[in-house]
Amino acid sequence: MTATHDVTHEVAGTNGAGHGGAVGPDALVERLRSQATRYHSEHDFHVRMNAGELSPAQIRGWVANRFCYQEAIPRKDAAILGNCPDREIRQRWIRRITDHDGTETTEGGIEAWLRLGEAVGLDRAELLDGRHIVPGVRFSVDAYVVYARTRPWLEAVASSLTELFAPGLMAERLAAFEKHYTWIDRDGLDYFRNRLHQAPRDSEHALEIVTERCRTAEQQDAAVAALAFKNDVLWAMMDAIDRAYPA
Ligand SMILES: O=C(O)c1cc(C(=O)O)c2c(n1)C(=O)C(=O)c1cc(C(=O)O)[nH]c1-2
Repeated sequence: MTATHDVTHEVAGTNGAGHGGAVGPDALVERLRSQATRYHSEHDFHVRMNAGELSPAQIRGWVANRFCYQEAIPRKDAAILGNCPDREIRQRWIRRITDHDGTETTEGGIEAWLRLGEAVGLDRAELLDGRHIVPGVRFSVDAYVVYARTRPWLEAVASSLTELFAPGLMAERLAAFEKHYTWIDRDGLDYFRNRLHQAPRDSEHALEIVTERCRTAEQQDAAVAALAFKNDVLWAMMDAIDRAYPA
């Protein structure tokens, strides 16, 4: 397992150079899925996390910094809604916001992440005031929100497709936490349990939109590039966290 990002491969695969013309939906899905090799599950920090090798301080650093991402996701999705002229798509996409923010009667992902924080020994105020957020995480997360605001909405939808790769990592992480980090209360892991069914539902919808609407070679290349951009956002976050919390 390597922590080195294969930039050469990424550029050749994302700018569409030499790729040829448009492909059918199945081949497009294949092209998108092939980016799994660049997903942050391959980052050394995640590899060590799932092998049970991280210290409590490293786990806490990761949880505190990832909160920055969790807080930004609904704002990112609101930006997509704001740019998307299609009512049917908005009807389904809006669910992502309440999944994270919650409603008057349901707890959302942000609340669940705050409980994860408490379970690892971080009080809510510590997460909410952002005191642990390192610059690389702040700027990476910001780049994702700005991307969704400023790029065509279809590209922003495609950038969410890292969630195609998330359930495998989430299942592995849940098992690893239960096995190796027994100092963490299991109830604190609800966030990951919820994502196990939310992420496949969300990525299925996003994939449906992208395969239906990205028909030309240019649109397909743009979708692949959007997913590569998002992989870079996640990777840059992990690099920043890894550096801030050494073994
Ligand atoms: O813990 C992870 O590895 C992970 C990865 C990702 C992802 O792949 O972007 C998301 C999440 N978690 C997550 O919890 C989440 O709500 C989420 C939303 C999105 C998105 O781009 O819309 N990605 C992710």
